[in-house]
Amino acid sequence: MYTLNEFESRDVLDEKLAHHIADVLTQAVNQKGKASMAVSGGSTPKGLFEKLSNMPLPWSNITVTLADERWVDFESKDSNTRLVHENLLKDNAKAATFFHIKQGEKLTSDVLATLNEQALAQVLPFDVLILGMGEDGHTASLFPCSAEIKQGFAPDAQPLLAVQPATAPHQRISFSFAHLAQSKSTILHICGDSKKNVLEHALVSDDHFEMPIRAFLHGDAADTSIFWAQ
Ligand SMILES: O=C1O[C@H](COP(=O)(O)O)[C@@H](O)[C@H](O)[C@H]1O
Repeated sequence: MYTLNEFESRDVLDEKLAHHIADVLTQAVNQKGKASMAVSGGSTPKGLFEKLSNMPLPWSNITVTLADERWVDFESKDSNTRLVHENLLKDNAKAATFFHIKQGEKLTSDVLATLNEQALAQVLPFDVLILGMGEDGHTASLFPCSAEIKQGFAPDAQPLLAVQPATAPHQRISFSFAHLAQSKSTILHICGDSKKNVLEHALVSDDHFEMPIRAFLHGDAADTSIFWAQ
């Protein structure tokens, strides 16, 4: 299921989305004393992160993590962790806890097992999930071109899996669909005409192995609010 919210500019979208996220996180902290949020990387969320970082939220009770990460060092320009630290975890949001899904040098099965245990104890299920979408319809690092795509959609999947995309750089780590779909509030944040075209293509069929984002748009597994601006 989905609802589509369109905005006249990226700045207006970022402002509205930041307030929407703030409301959900505040409500979660009021109800259970803590909240968790998984954000996406890439180029789209920078402006949103800037707005969120200035909001007066109970950040010390909020844990932030990533829906997916490229297995690169923090110093790399492709590190989603670095993007989040430089653009979100500053000002008021500096008080938040960050759960690192990229830990250590190699993504071994032992590292994955430890991360899965920690994710279950510290962040899952997410109160807020902010997804992005690639031109190929990938979301998080559930890539249609990867050998691991079936594993990413297995109903009994572990929280995290290693992914090697055939058409994008870097080994990845990604939350699986089974765990992403349990998020209380799911947002798809996309901008520009080309992403709108990809979205329209995603809406015409429910084959999520061809376009993984479809799993968040069709059927009852997720209820996704799409935020789009030119
Ligand atoms: O590789 C990734 O790409 C997607 C989309 O990124 P964008 O630059 O087109 O906004 C992103 O959602 C994902 O987190 C990232 O690892």
